[in-house]
Amino acid sequence: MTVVHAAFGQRLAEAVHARGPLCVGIDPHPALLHAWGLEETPAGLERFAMTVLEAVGEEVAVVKPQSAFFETYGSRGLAVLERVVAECAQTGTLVVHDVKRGDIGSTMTAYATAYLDDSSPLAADAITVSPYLGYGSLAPALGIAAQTGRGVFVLARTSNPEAVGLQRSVTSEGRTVAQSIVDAAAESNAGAEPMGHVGVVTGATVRPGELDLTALNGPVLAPGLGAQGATVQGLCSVFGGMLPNVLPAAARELLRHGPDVAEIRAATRRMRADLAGVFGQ
Ligand SMILES: O=C(O)c1cc(=O)[nH]c(=O)n1[C@@H]1O[C@H](COP(=O)(O)O)[C@@H](O)[C@H]1O
Repeated sequence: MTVVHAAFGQRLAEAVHARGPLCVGIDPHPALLHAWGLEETPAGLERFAMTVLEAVGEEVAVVKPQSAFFETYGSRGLAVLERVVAECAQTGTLVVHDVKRGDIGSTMTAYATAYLDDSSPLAADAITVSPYLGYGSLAPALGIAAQTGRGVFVLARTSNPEAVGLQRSVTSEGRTVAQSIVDAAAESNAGAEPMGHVGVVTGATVRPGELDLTALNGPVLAPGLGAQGATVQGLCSVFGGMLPNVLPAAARELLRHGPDVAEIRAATRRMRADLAGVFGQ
């Protein structure tokens, strides 16, 4: 393992400064492949992913391929995911692999090696992880990410309606489960500048004021724009003063404009402009 990159917080801040905070999800749903006139094959998958990158690769700071849609095609799907990583390295676009991994510590080391170590062809700039086995079980991922200049985004308060019962339940310490994850991430990021490498995932769909993110000192990945009902304007009330740390994410809302590259790009630019109005960039 070698250190080849600057710290993730630094790289992310620079990318967002240059291109704005929008994160485009690369989610090759079967329905989208059909709508784009593509077959549900590795070749169709590759065409889809490369079209998205052609449209937005130089437009946005971050893309987030949803691993499940690539894994569906087995090793050939993973080869496409590797190509996404390689292409993004050419355009300076950060890649967050949406893999939502989480396991006991020793297994977590293997996941972290697969997605965050320089030796892996799948290594992205960051991954999503699930803290259901306990925040501490994620330590290998946090450690390898820190050593290699990469990041992790820990699920805290997800956008799906089923999340409420678990994530809003109150722990013996009197905080919600979601808040306890945010607080643990804040501890991991303490003292880092301009921010730490441990982000949290909080749906753009959540109620305003549900989480206190003020001590996080890390990025907030906020999926849910468009297809799940969240709006650019609503980000202000949900995230308030934490907006500068937020990476709003949209997949279907932008991908439905395909397969025409110019139309996907135009929709992305419109969303970027709307976000700039709200973020004041
Ligand atoms: O980790 C994520 O990215 C994620 C967390 C969450 O709380 N909600 C959520 O929708 N996501 C992912 O974000 C994407 C949302 O896609 P769209 O609803 O099409 O914009 C999907 O790939 C989801 O798996």
